[in-house]
Amino acid sequence: MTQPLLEVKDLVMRFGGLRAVNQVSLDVQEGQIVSLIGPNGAGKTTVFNCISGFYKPSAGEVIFKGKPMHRLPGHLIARHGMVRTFQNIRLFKEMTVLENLLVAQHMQAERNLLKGLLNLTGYQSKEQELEDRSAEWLERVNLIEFANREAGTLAYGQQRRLEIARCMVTQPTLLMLDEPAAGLNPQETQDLDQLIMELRDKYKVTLLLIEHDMKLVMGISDQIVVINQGAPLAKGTPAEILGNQDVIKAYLGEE
Ligand SMILES: Nc1ncnc2c1ncn2[C@@H]1O[C@H](COP(=O)(O)OP(=O)(O)OP(=O)(O)O)[C@@H](O)[C@H]1O
Repeated sequence: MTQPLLEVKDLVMRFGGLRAVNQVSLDVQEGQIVSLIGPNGAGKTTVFNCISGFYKPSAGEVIFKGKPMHRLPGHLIARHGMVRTFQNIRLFKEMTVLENLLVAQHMQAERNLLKGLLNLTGYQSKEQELEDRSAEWLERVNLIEFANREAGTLAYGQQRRLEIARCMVTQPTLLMLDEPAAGLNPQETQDLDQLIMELRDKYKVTLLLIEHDMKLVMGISDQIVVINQGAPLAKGTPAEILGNQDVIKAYLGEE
């Protein structure tokens, strides 16, 4: 098997006396959709926060494209091509929909800003490129007609789609989605299902998600990683996970 795109090795995260994450290891192969599941409070978001640099792990390693990430801050990890959404939507709510996409790309490309300013023609064509890419993604997530609306005035499901578009304009290799279906109605969840598969199949993005909607998870995941009380419980295909007695017990709250 080729080297995984993302390798998480023996990750530990302590908050005072609490080990929120305890020796979690997982691999994400390029081109796959991998879901991280587990009961409430299992430590899923904490794992995400450690991988994406929002927390500095107490121990363990995060290797992305063969390079260690676990000592880097989040914005530098994002520049390596690993971007994420949050459980609680974090858009710039007073900016327009389009501005949200432009700012995301500027933040990603900050290192080229000086070069851009010194070369006005190059800068203008670069800006055009960013606008074109924004429009392409607004079309894809059905938000083009709202391009000049303040992001905070969009309906909840639309804000969720905008968050994904905001990640995609930065052209990530790995997209991490924290509970993307939370708060969506059945039609929106079905559209999300299609979008996630298209991101993998058409845009060649690798995905790691946290999701509670089991129908969605079982339908789209290539691999599932289950954690319980901070510790790894099971890994496998949807069929393997569905038949795993330990997983069933954890979800039913049995000993
Ligand atoms: N910043 C923090 N400080 C202290 N404790 C924290 C912090 N973040 C998370 N925890 C604790 O770590 C444990 C795991 O929380 P986490 O949010 O990672 O779980 P989760 O699996 O994502 O839960 P949910 O599915 O409900 O979102 C919980 O006991 C939580 O209270």
